[in-house]
Amino acid sequence: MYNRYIPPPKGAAAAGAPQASAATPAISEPAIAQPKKIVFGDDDFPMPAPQKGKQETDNAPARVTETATPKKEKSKSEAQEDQEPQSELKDSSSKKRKRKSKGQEVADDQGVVEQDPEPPIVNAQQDDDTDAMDEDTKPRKEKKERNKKKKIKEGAVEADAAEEDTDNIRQRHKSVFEKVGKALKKAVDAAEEGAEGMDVDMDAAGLEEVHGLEPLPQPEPVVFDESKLTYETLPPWLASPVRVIGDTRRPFTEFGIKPESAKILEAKGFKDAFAVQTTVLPLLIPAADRQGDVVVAAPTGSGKTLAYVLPMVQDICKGRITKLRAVIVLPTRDLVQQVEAACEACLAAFSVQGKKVKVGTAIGNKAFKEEQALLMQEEQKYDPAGYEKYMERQMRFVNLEDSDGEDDELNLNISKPLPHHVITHVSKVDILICTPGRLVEHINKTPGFTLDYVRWLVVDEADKLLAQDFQQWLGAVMEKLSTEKMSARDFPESNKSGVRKVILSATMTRDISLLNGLRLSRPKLVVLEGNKSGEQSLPSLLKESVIKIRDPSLKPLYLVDLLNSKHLAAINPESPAEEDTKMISESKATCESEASSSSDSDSDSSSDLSSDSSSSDSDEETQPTKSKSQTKPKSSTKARNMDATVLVFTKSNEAALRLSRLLAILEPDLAPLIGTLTSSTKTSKRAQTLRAFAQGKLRILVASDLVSRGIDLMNLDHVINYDLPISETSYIHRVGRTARAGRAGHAWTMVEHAEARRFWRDFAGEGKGAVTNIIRSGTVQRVRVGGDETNGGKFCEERIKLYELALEQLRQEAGEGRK
Ligand SMILES: Nc1ncnc2c1ncn2[C@@H]1O[C@H](COP(=O)(O)OP(=O)(O)OP(=O)(O)O)[C@@H](O)[C@H]1O
Repeated sequence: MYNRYIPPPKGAAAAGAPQASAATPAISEPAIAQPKKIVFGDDDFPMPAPQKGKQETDNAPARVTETATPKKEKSKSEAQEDQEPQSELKDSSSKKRKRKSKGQEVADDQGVVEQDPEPPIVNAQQDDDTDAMDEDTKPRKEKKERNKKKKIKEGAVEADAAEEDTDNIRQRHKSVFEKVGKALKKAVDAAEEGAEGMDVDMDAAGLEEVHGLEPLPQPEPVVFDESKLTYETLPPWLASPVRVIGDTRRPFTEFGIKPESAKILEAKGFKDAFAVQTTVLPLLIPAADRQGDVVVAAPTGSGKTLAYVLPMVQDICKGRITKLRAVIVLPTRDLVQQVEAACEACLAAFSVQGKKVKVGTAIGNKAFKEEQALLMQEEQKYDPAGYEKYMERQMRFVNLEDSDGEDDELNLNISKPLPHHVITHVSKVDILICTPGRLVEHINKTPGFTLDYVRWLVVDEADKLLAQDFQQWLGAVMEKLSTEKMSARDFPESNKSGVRKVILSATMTRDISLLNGLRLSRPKLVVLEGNKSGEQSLPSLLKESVIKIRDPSLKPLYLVDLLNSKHLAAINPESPAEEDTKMISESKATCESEASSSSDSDSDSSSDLSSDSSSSDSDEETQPTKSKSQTKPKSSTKARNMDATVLVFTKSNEAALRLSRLLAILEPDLAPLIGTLTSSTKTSKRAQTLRAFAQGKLRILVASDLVSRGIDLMNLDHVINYDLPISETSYIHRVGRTARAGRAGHAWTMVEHAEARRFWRDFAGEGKGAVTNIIRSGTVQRVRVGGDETNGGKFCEERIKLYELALEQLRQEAGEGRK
């Protein structure tokens, strides 16, 4: 039943609003349904199948399939059953909605609104009340009821009249109703479809015909671009890289290197050119038809250093005068020293052909003045006119204050020419290997230091150097390299002139904005065959394992057990390390190992438990390993014979120092074999430690990330990530300290429960949402190490007690150290 609509008095619009809105839902529904374009279906967000389901699919044997099918059917029918009541509900609700819409069609068109009838409960209540009334109130009540009945009768007559009117109106506007009804039906259907996540074409829904109900403007649908960055989206030189093919090795003589030089190279251990060298050498060895910059993205240990040092030295030795011709920039002092050694090897090979190329370093390990004196030298030249000008200049500035004491001193020392002479500065080196900060200092402060003659610029570990622009080194260097002196940068064996830039890293950036800073000229990118943009390969002979740390509070004990396990065997037995150098006496170690000084103090710690590894050789990857330290009592503090070499990475300098000391306390017979490498250690001490390690006197190095990049430790068998690396890049560099130069190696990562997801997703590239760009030849293996297998993999009470004592000792030592 519909009552005629009486417009609300002015000012009562707000009160009327709810009624109006209540009357419009069927009409407003299409407008609500429109934004469904940004309701994403399964195609927009492809959800991986639940892990359990995936495992079932992956692992299910064939026989399981038979039983699985009926189950599927059953579940399908169950699902249908589940759905049926819902569809019934849906049908009835849509019917209701349609009914309501129909009613509203009329209501809206006629300007009437639906109102609820009087609630009958009011009368019931009144009846109850009547029973409780006094006798004298009855006549009044009867009169009231009579009036009421009369009113209802009148109302019914009115309602009949209204219905009659309505029928007339309905008749008159039948065609209009039908039209609107059709449009609304379509819109309702569309809204229902929309609710199911399907696209609705609002035009097709015929909404234009519903006058005055234009759909509200909606935001543009969000388009998710799931396409991966490919070479096609990069500049052509990045899009079509030069490919390094597999494990190709070819004699150096094939690259224009004379046989006598090749012989010397062979004597130095470089028999044939490695794959990356076979690709890069032809691009870099100067020739008339070749000039252009080279960007190399090749795995750790693939021989990138020799790939640029060789052609550079070969080119520079063609000259006669010593001028600064090449600058090699590296992020750490240790790397500078390592590349210096590679240069020396090549110098020996090419000195037979031409001038003796001189190499200098600038790393800030000496006083600045001392370093200046090693790089530059003053020469007094007879030049009376020049001397006069110099004196005039001196007179002009003599009274001016100068605030920089060091420069002042420098000027006093090196700026006084002999009478009628002028001072010129000449470079003492052809190749400068340096850290970026120190290079900038020389550019700014060293008199006569110039890059005017430089024709080689090498940026090794480029992603790091470009991302962290130490002292804005790149801008300073580029500015100096852009000045052009006539023929200063001519290549003797080429008709080309300019600076050749060689940019290298195992994790090379594809960030064009970073690479742009290098102002590369006709560059070529060299990548490993099969690698796509952004992918980084691990060495092919690298094996990776993960150890689950079940009790993080006892993590050092897991490390001890791993070090004592048979898993840590020597991998490359042809290692030149001599047996006698491995067995070192404690006293000798005291002099040569960083860890030795601390090991003396706990040498009488005889109560530690040890064990012989009695576990069988079989099933190494799954069985808990019984470590030597669990059963064999320690009777001596002498250095143990350890075949394998191990590098342990921690998250910080402090963590490295603490862990190496803790290891020494827990395993006194390992103490003389442990060294520590941190950025807080003196450079000379670090060099000493690296030397001792190369000689086999140290077998275990505990390090911070300082040595994760570039460091080439001869015959390193194992890398242990004691702490998880901070990034994929860091993981690649850390584990790349082993399996170098075609040798095999093993990387271990100790993963606590809270870190497991990150490790498998970001580093191992397995599991839900795996995001790694690391390309590996195998898969990461789970290995169980730590604890006592007879005790459910737990550590026995006695070991825990000893560990707590070791921690206490460490605490005391730290306390004493602070005093
Ligand atoms: N042609 C060769 N023959 C034998 N050994 C080589 C040859 N080229 C390089 N090597 C050796 O391979 C090892 C790794 O070389 P290098 O340090 O240049 O690797 P890299 O690619 O620069 O690694 P990273 O990215 O970790 O710095 C070094 O010990 C080096 O002496």
